[in-house]
Parts: sequence; C-alpha cells; structure tokens
Amino acid sequence: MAVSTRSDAPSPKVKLGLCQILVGEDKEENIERARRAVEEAARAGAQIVCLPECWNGPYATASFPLFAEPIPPDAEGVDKARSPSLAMLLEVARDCGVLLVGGSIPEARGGKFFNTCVVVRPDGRVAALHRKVHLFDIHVPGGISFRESATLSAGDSLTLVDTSWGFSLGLGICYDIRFPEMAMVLRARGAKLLLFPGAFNLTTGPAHWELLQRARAVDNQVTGNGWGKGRAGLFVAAVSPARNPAASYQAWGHTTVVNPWGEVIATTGHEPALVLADLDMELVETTRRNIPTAQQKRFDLYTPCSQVPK
Ligand SMILES: NC(=O)CCC(=O)C(=O)O
Repeated sequence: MAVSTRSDAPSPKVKLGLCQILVGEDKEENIERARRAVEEAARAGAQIVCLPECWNGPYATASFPLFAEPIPPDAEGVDKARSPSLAMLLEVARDCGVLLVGGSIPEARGGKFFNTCVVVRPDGRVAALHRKVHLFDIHVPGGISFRESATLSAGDSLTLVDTSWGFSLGLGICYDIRFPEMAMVLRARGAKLLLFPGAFNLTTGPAHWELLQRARAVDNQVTGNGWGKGRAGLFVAAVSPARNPAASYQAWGHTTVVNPWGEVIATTGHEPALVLADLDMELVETTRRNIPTAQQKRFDLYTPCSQVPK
C-alpha cells in the first residue's frame, strides 16, 4: 500500500493514520483488509486511526441490510459470528493500542438499519457510536442519484469523543459534512478535530470533497479583527474507500487532512493508501486566539434558521 505523508506542523502532538482501503463484495476479505490497514497505520506510528465509510461491503442501498451487524452497547457481549466486523475493530484497536475510529458499517437495530461509526479506545472498549444523521438522498441529473433512505434510517444525536491527548474529536459520516450547523455545534462543544469517514463519488467528489473539508476547517472562524499571523478553526479529515472499478458506486478517494488554516496537509489519489499527518493541536488554540470570531458572533442578529419563515 502506498504511504502518502506531508505535514507542516512544527511540534507534532498526535499522529493521524487514515486508511483508504479497497472494498469489495466479500465481507471476510474486507474485514481482513481493514485489519491489515489498521496494523500498518499503527506500525507507521499513528495514534488515531480511521477507516472509511461502509468498509465491510459495497456502498449500495441493497447491500446495506445484507452486510449489517448488530452493535451491542456493551462490547463484552459481542457475538463474533453475528458481528464479525465489530469484533475485528475491538480486537485490532486493543492489539495495536490505537484510538480507532472504525469508519462505518451498516448496523441492524430494532428492525431498522443505520450507517454507524464505532469508536474504540486503545484498551478495546467502545468509546462512542455515531449514527449518520443526514442521509444521502440526492438527484443530480446526468450525474448521481442515490437514496440512502431506501434502506437506512437516520441517527438522532451528535457525537463527540474525548481523547487522552486532551482534546475532543467530533464525528460525522460523509454527507454530514455538508451541514455547517452540525460542525458548529461540535466545535462549540469542544471539538478540535472533525473526522468524517466518507465515500463521495465521481460527480460530487471533484467539485466538493476538498472544498467542504476546507470550509468546515475555517467556517467558524474566518472573519473578524486581529488576523496577525494566526490560523483559524479546527482540523478536519475525511477518509474514503479506494476506487473499485468493479463497484456500482465509484468512490472519489482522495482521503485528506486539512489544518485549521484551511490548508491541505496530507492527501492522496484514488488508489489504496495510508495517509499520515502530524497534528499540532496548539495550532487550534493559536488560531482561535488570533481570529476570535467565537467571541465576536452577533447572535442578536442571527435568527435561528429553523425559525426563518419559508
Ligand atoms: N456517502 C455519502 O454520504 C456521499 C455523500 C456525497 O457524495 C455528497 O456529495 O455529499
């Protein structure tokens, strides 16, 4: 697997490893590929490792129920036969001693299916579950049509994970990145890194994948006085599957990390790759001090969008 790495962080505090893996029709193979990718990331020194959206089976509405697994709230009770993807995540996080953001897998729960990200601590305990809250239902004539809601249900809460490096990371899944309100709430609750397992496509990928990451990195902080030489916002990373020519849905790839100034500090093409980036979380503090828009917001002038008459 190609290793792509680039970072301008002056004093690295945490190393991120993003696994852009190939996903096919064979669930067992997908699980083994994901396990090997996490191991490779850990060997390369990654402390936080992230897999892509829907890595245990094809990204297709008909496949979600077929590849879905129960995700019991108490990981102790995991039945390896029924939840082999989850069992692997718990095992490999513990074996490698990494904080593992387990991309997403389809989850079977109460007669419904969700697109769910499991986060596992380095000791193998589940830290959080994020169920994709914005379902990918779009129709771009001549481009892409997709309706996740044909087989999936939406989650109903936002997810933040505290880390042993003294910062919280906010989670979203793919289409969730298009909703700045969600990023703003995660940031307001303390997120300094937003991670999005995702799978954009060949229509929206070239147009919006990088743009949205750069926007989310800076959009809470870009205006105001005192620019100085500071930087703005928070770190954002999005992790895609590699492109599989045999798949019905062609993933864009281009797993990317953006710093709080909105600069791409690590990225790759559409082949399988491990993308590494050193994150200096102090940059987040510096930028928030130098461009203090959080303190300058005029909430007295902003009618909440939900209350604006249609
Ligand atoms: N899997 C997804 O949610 C895809 C989102 C996407 O491609 C977009 O343009 O948004």
